[in-house]
Amino acid sequence: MLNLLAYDNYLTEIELQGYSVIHQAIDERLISDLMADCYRINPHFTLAGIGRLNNLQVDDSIRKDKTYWFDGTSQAQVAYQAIMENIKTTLNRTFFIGLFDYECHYAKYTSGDFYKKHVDAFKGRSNRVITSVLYLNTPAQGGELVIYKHKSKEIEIIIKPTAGTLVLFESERFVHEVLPAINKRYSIAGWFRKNASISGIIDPPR
Ligand SMILES: O=C(O)CCC(=O)C(=O)O
Ligand SMILES: [Fe+2]
Repeated sequence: MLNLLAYDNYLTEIELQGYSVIHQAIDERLISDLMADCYRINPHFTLAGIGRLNNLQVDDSIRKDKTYWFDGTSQAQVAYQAIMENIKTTLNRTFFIGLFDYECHYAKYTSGDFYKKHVDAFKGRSNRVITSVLYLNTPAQGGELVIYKHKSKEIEIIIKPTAGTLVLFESERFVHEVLPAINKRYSIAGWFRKNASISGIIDPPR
């Protein structure tokens, strides 16, 4: 299912630069099934929250996208999660990072929606280790993912959302943002996680 050529490269890239952009990572058929799943659950997308310790807040000055957490109610979700489980096993075997879990949600950005600069995990405060983003469609314009260099305001890379492209990056290391969408933009954002609780601090709330 995962593009074999890319499969060899992505571990080296994560090792060397902390992220990897894998084009055509996922079978086109599965991408269209996941897209169809988004249309199916379309009315149930809700405004995403910003995690602040135990307090879930919806702050639409930071992010405007709508999300839907996977609930395993479609074949497509189950198939995607199986692929991510395989990647999790490979990451564990390669980096000995003890990932034990993967969670993800669909995200929908409509015209004008954005997600301002943020990190997905704060050092020692979270168990999100690796972030994954899979794009389900190819908007003609807008909605680029901008990843900044570690501890710098300089841009590391700008990624144009493209159906089938999978981005993996270290959750604590990279500040990133989603530029305002122009066309509708569908994706799956997910996190490979370590154990569920670190010194009594639970996961950032969904
Ligand atoms: O959709 C993207 O390109 C990134 C989304 C993101 O940063 C997030 O959901 O935390
Ligand atoms: Fe993020």
